[in-house]
Amino acid sequence: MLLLISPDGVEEALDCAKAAQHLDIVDVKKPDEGSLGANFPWVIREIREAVPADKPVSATVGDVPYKPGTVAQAALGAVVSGATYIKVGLYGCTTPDQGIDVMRAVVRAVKEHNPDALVVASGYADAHRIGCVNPLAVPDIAARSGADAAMLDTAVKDGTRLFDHVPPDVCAEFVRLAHGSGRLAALAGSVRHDDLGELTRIGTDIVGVRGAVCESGDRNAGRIQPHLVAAFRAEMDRHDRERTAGLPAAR
Ligand SMILES: O=C[C@H](O)COP(=O)(O)O
Repeated sequence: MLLLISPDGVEEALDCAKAAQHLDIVDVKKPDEGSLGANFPWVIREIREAVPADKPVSATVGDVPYKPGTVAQAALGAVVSGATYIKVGLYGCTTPDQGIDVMRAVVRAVKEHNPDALVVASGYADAHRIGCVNPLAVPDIAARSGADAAMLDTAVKDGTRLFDHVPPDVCAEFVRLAHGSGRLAALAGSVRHDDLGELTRIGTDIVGVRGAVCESGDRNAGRIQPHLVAAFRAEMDRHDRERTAGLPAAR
């Protein structure tokens, strides 16, 4: 399982760089603009320059409306700025067809600029609270649009977590659907150490975190701490080892 960490700017990205050996992807976002809030192009560029070259930089394009042209142009901005994972939060898409329209436009805009960049279609585990497309529709949206990964995060960061909205067995179905069409499956949403056993068991490819590696577990007031990134990684590795050894998942 890969570890994606979301700093909110250059300063926190430098803290991620200090823990670079413990993480796999640095994900640029602007949490005060939403769960998948988009940051400025120059911040993506500065973060790309600040983190080791072998660590991919991801950028969120926002909690986007159903406006394929607008979103495609934003996605192009992210890839031109140096991101090689482009994440789109399908916040304003109420049907799978709308999600496919948006993601097809994004895939074209991104891949015409950099065919190796990966496009991530993200839905929301708490979709019922915001009226957007159902979480289990996201893998098919990713497959039919040519995106590389299907993801879930939570839209409302109020302390509720991924598994509060989409229980582990439904997340397992999400992962199965994504893998069935050859996509990666990424899961996030106030994930904590306690969730890593289940996330490992169900075969998640990428886990995204912020709050769990911020001081006091506070994704807003707290700052990312390199030692918390290292501790989170150690816990992931422990679960991976146990899974490989065929032991029952520890909590
Ligand atoms: O993409 C991952 C998100 O930034 C997760 O943030 P969170 O762990 O605070 O919910």
